[in-house]
Amino acid sequence: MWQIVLPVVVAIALAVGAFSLVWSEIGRRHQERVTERLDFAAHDVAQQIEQRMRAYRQVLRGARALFDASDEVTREDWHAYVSALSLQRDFPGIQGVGFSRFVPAAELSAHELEMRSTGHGDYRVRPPGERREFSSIVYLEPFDWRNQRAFSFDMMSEPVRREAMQRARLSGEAALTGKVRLIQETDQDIQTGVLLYLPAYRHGMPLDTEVQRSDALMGWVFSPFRMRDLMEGTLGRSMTGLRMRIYDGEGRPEALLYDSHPDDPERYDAPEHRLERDIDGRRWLLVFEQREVTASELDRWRTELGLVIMFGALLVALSASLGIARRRAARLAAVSRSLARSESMYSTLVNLSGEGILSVDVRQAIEFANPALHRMLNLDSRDVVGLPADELAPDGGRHALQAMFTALLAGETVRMELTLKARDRGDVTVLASGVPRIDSDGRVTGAIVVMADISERKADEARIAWLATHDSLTGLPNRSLLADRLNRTLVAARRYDTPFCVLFIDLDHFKDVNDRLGHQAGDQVLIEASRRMLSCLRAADTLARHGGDEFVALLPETGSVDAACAVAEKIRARLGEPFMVERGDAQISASIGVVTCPEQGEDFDTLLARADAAMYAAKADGRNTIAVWKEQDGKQDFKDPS
Ligand SMILES: Nc1nc2c(ncn2[C@@H]2O[C@H](COP(=O)(O)OP(=O)(O)OP(=O)(O)O)[C@@H](O)[C@H]2O)c(=O)[nH]1
Repeated sequence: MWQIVLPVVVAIALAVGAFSLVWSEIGRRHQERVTERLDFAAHDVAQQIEQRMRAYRQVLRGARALFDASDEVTREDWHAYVSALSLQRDFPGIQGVGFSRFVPAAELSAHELEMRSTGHGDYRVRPPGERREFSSIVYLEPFDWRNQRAFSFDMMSEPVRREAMQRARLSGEAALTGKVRLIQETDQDIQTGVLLYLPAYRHGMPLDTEVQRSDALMGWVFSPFRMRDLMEGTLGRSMTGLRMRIYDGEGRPEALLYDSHPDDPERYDAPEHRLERDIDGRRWLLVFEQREVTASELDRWRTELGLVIMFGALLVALSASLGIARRRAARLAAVSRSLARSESMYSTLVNLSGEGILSVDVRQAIEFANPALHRMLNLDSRDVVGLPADELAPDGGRHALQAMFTALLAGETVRMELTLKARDRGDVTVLASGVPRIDSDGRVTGAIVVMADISERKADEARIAWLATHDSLTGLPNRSLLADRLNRTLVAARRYDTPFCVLFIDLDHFKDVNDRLGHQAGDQVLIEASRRMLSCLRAADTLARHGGDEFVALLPETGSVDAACAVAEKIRARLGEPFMVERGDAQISASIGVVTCPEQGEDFDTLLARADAAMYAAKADGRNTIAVWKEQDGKQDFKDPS
């Protein structure tokens, strides 16, 4: 697990590290760009404002030149001059160009009289009141309704204006006021105002010192400005991404002259740039603020961020897939090692197995046989591979082998005994256990059969079975097998009404043979006697050793007493012939009892008991003779067949 997790964790850490580095770099660059933009825009705007104010100054200088040329400038002269300036078109923002006459208190009445005499019947300098010095707006062009509101207004009566007027008067230079409310303002669309004054001196007066300039003062050429009109006229309405505020002096709210976006919420984290400019004696503070990220800025920012995220994701994905690939490779290596181990183990097991192992394909052709199978069938591998599997069976056993493989290839498991042929060695009985070979798609691709050689076990079983039913010395059926055969014969006799006979044969004085020649010789006599008796019988007859020197012959096809006695006589005669054994000659005889079925008994015990009784009768009759059992008046009667 760590093979995958570790590289991924490292990759994520690297990606996060790279991300934060690039993020901060992007942030820094973004900040730089904003600062650059602000800086550039601020200087650009400040320059435009300065240029525009210079132009206005120039307008005032032009107007003042009228007084330089002549002491008497008429209203018409003034009108002609200002009209020629095309203020609305070339100097947007300027409210007008005016002239305010300086009137010492001593000259106020004369001034008012003079003005009344020029057509302004109710002319009075406003506001009324006692003052040391007065001023009065006598010309203000264009003389429209708004500017007419300022006519005859004493601007010196108002401290902000007075300060600028005084500054202009003493310096001889243009002087700008602080923040004022223009007289021209109505109740609607009120804007902050400033005024620019340029002093006009009486012709020919010395103007070198402040005192001289103060004494020579005739009035002020001036222009009132509404700040928003002035700035929009100067800068247009293009400042969408920037907010500009102009303060007179420090950046206090009450000193605010202009705000390009007054409805914007206050932002304390926004990047801003401050510039101070000296505008005709007033220190203007220009504060520029980034309003919003521009679309292209945002796009670039998003692209850079996207690239960083993509790079990080790629790094993580790459590491994860590398980790997975490494883990897979390791697992594959482990699997192939384990496969190699198990293949070697299974191949060893298969080769060392004492049982034959056979693999066949779907055509029942042999693909593989292990060494044990080769040994079992006395074959070598070249003889086997490719052979049809049924060729391993002897001619008579092919069908069984084919049936087994048909069942296996149909997907069944099989366990059965089979007979195979071993080269130059006869048949081999095997216990075959087979399973079909099935691939991953569930198709049968062949079969594997394990074969245990059970030939010996089968032989042992057969021998045990034989011993259970036969006499080991003579090889004749024993009493148990005799009983079985006699009972079968009884069933057949009843069904087909076919009589049969039983002979009970006992050797005479056999003990003497043993005593004289020894037990082994006695055995040889017993074996030879059996052979001789068998030679007297038909294939359908059974000769069984009943025990010791007693034998029973079952004659199913011999239905009459006479025929049975004839067989008995043949046996008696054959047994009477001398026996040649290792330790000398032996001479024996036999006493034979005869019974017929169903006449003299209808069950095994009765028949055998009566044959035995007849045999004893023969013994009693002097031995080496035959007696037939017969029941008469409830008594046994033995008849000598001779
Ligand atoms: N060698 C040998 N002797 C056996 C075998 N089975 C039984 N005997 C002997 O067979 C003899 C049978 O004896 P008996 O049936 O009593 O008597 P007999 O000597 O045959 O005399 P009678 O039957 O009266 O004619 C015994 O001595 C047994 O020991 C055997 O398998 N081999």
